[in-house]
Amino acid sequence: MGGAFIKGLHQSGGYSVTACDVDEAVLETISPYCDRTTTELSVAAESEVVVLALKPDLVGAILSDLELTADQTLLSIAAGVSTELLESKTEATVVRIMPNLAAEYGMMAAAVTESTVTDEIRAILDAVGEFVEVSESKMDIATAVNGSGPAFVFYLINAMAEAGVDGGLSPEDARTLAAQTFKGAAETVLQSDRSIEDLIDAVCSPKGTTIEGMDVLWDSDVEAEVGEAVAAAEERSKELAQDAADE
Ligand SMILES: NC(=O)C1=CN([C@@H]2O[C@H](COP(=O)(O)OP(=O)(O)OC[C@H]3O[C@@H](n4cnc5c(N)ncnc54)[C@H](O)[C@@H]3O)[C@@H](O)[C@H]2O)C=CC1
Ligand SMILES: O=C(O)[C@@H]1CCC=N1
Repeated sequence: MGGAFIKGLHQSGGYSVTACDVDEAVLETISPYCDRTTTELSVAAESEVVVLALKPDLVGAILSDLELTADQTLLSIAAGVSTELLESKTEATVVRIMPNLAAEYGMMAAAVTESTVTDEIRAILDAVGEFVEVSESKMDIATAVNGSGPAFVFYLINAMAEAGVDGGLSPEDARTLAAQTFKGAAETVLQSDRSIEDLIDAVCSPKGTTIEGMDVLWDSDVEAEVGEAVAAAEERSKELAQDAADE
């Protein structure tokens, strides 16, 4: 996720980024998109904004080691690690976000904790996509919807593409048509002020093809299953929060 963030920021321009990772191979893949790469964590002392893109179980220990100061901002992307816990480990101003992988293409959907977000962080998030400001208590459900969400959507795109292949399209054509259809449908929802029910209705020509497919979906458990997938991810985010607090 850190690499996606860096690539998105590179594309937008305007930020000087140093990437730090213990893994040289990771740094090699990111080096074309940032000003400097290093394996030395001490470099964090030089940055105005430090983006912590580590696995949740590493965050507490490494944050204590970093010894950031009050004139720095810590931007944490770790699932389940609360603002309160982060603040207990650092002097820096803490801002917790839940980003997603589409940051790489400037199309991230992110949630940020509203009580702590600053204009400096709003500008960074703006550079790589869209964000909403939510209360800390909503971060677990946001994690499930927009953090884990890309995987759920990839799964659905794949299901649509596979159906196209089963119907005789080439895998490449099916992948393009399915993905562009998701992208276009998402853009339509974002640009239009019509309800999603209205938009479905707009595709369903009288006695046409779509209504036949929609009848299958309305009769199925797909909506409930998607809800269960989101609920399972939300539950796991809460568990991660508990694990982090117990450490
Ligand atoms: N993968 C995703 O789509 C998203 C991930 N996140 C959050 O991002 C964080 C990272 O997740 P991923 O990118 O998926 O994991 P990852 O395993 O791909 O990346 C973690 C990176 O941290 C590096 N690392 C490990 N120990 C280190 C140390 N001591 N010093 C410096 N670097 C170190 C690893 O070499 C690795 O490159 C997690 O907290 C996750 O909750 C949030 C939103 C979306
Ligand atoms: O799976 C995870 O834990 C991370 C957080 C949200 C997306 N990926």
